[in-house]
Amino acid sequence: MMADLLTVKDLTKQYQEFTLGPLSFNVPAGYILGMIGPNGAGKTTTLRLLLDMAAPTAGTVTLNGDTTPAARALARAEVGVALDTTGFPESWRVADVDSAMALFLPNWDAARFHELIDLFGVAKKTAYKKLSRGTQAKVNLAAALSHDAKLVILDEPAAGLDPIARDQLMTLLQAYIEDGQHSVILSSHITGDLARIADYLLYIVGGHQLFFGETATLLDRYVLVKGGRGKLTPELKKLGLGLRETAVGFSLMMRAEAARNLPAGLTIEPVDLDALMIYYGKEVQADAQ
Ligand SMILES: Nc1ncnc2c1ncn2[C@@H]1O[C@H](COP(=O)(O)OP(=O)(O)OP(=O)(O)O)[C@@H](O)[C@H]1O
Repeated sequence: MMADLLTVKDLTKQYQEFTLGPLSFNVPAGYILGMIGPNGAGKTTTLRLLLDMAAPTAGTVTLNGDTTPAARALARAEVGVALDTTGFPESWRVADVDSAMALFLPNWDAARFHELIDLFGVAKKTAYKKLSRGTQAKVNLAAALSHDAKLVILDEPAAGLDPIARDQLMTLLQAYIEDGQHSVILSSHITGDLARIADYLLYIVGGHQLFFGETATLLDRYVLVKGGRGKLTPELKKLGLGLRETAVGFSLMMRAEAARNLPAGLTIEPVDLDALMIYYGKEVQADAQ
């Protein structure tokens, strides 16, 4: 049986004006979990709960077999993290990051760190605060990926990266899990990246878990039916879960099986994650649960 590096069960966090969860999902060793959801959905809060940076109202987080926060704290040396709020002291240069991480992390791999710093083209003599936002993110990512962490947790790692660096990162993450011993959890609004590398998706909207499962399962569930204006009949509309109309035509999302016997003259296209999120009206939300 595939071992889970992380298991989350009925995890809930209640803030005064926001409730997250209950969330239940797991990450087996050797897989990438992508977290998607609109702004304010609860993605960062979920990652903070996983890292014991916030206390859950209810539910359990099991990291590498350890369920109590104290035991998880020990297991945390096995977790590589790059969050929005992580960073390094302003005056530090790459060499300072290297020596500090070497002090704290038993598996720190300085050679790997410098390799990634070079790959990302980070200026080594420049103080952290003087690096651009994207370059700071590259230093954070290089550090998170250089201590053989079993689980790497990244909050919107691609947000400040240019397309070349983003592509490099996605390739690195895929290589990172290849040995079947490591896993990655990342949140991102760049859905194309997630469709490319995430084996599993956790989809959260307004604190509610709408979907957890294989990426392909979610994408295969729906299609986009497109046609000219005159083709949009009331019967067709009834089958739809989300409709977009333009001056010349329409685009209607529906469950794949509902699109099997459509009238001629319509085109059926696969749905992508962006379309899924954009079209995700209340009906689809209910449908996905
Ligand atoms: N410490 C806190 N106290 C009260 N409310 C909080 C706290 N932290 C987060 N929240 C609330 O939790 C909700 C979810 O926020 P979160 O940052 O997790 O969303 P997100 O999915 O990461 O959004 P984005 O895509 O915009 O980064 C927000 O309504 C936020 O105001």
